[in-house]
Parts: sequence; structure tokens; C-alpha cells
Amino acid sequence: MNIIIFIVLMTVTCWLRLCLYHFKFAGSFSLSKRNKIKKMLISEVNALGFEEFIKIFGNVVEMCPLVAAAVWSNLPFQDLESLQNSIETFVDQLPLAGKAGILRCHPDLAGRLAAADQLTDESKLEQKAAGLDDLTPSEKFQMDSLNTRYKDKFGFPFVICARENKKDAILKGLAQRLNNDKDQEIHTGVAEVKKICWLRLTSIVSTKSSL
Ligand SMILES: NC(=O)N[C@H]1NC(=O)NC1=O
Repeated sequence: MNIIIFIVLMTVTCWLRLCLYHFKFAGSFSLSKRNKIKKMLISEVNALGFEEFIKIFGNVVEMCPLVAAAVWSNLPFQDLESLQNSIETFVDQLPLAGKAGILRCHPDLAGRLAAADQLTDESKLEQKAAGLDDLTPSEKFQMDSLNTRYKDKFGFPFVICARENKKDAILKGLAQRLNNDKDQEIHTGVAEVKKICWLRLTSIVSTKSSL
């Protein structure tokens, strides 16, 4: 009897130890993996050649590498804010048709590209962060019909910074912004593009570094 109790106790202890080992090291492994993606310093950004710069920053404005190509000529930057300002100045100087073009380069939220797993890595992460990969059938229907009405009215897709919103806020914003006029929507959409851009930049470059 004692032996049975001993065996049961040993089994439970071993099992508990295995669990603890797993949680301790699995946790630190994923953390160290995350830490390995070290953010760049602004001095490293400033040392980039044109092609490398485009490879790294070509999608900070979704599918618009031209924006990165334009601001590369403003190197060196004092800090990350200066790089963002340079991008914003370039975008602000575009005519309305250019701004609408930038909006047009954005994928629909929870749209066809998402369903076909053809989003850019950045957009995929952002849409997932907002819970857009997990819509109920009724939310999906609402999103599809509002997106279609929006595009029919304005001629470009609805753009919002998904990382700053959850799916309910996005659906609400989409319904509200349908009431705006086209110029207002270009203005609001571009303001959202700048927020998306800033978050993408901060995931690449350390905000603490300055020259
Ligand atoms: N349509 C739209 O807003 N798309 C974008 N928003 C965002 O945060 N990432 C995107 O790709």
C-alpha cells in the first residue's frame, strides 16, 4: 500500500515539475525570441542605403513605397519623430487625388484579401489586434455591407487605425463616417494613415534613440 502511495506521489511530483519547467522555460524562450527582434537606432536608420531603407520602411504607409523613397532624401533624421514628420509633410503636400490614392492602397478591413490570406504582414497583425479575424457572421455581414456602401460613396476604402480600435468601434466608426463628405473623409482617412504609420515605425525603430 505504502509503495502505491509512494509511486502516486512520485508521479504527481514529476508531473508538477515538468509543468513548472515548461512554463518557466517556454515563457523565457518566447520572451528571448521577442527580444531578439531588436529595434533599430536612429543612427542605424541614417546609415541605410536607399534600397535597404525601402526594404525596411517601404510599407510604413501601406503599399506605398514611394513615400519611403521620397523621405530617404531627407536623411539624416534627428529622431523617430523627425522621420514621421518628414513622411507626414510629404503626404500633406500631395493633391487630394494623391491622398485618395494612398487610401486606395489600403485593403478593406476583414475583406477579400484578409479572407484569401493575402494581406501584408503589417495589416494582418493590425486587423488581428482589432479582432477582425474573429467576426461573427452578423458582424461580417455588417462589415461587408458598410465597406461596400463606403466605397460606392467615396471611391476609396474606409481606413482606420485598427491597432487603436476594436471591432465594435470600427463598425461604429464606419457607420458614422459614411455620413461625411468626400473631402472630410480624405482628411480623416489620411489622419488614420499617419497613426498607422507611426505605430509601424515604432515597431521598427526605438523611440528612445536620438542623435
Ligand atoms: N482599411 C484599413 O483601414 N486598413 C488598415 N488599417 C490598419 O490599421 N491596417 C490596415 O491595413
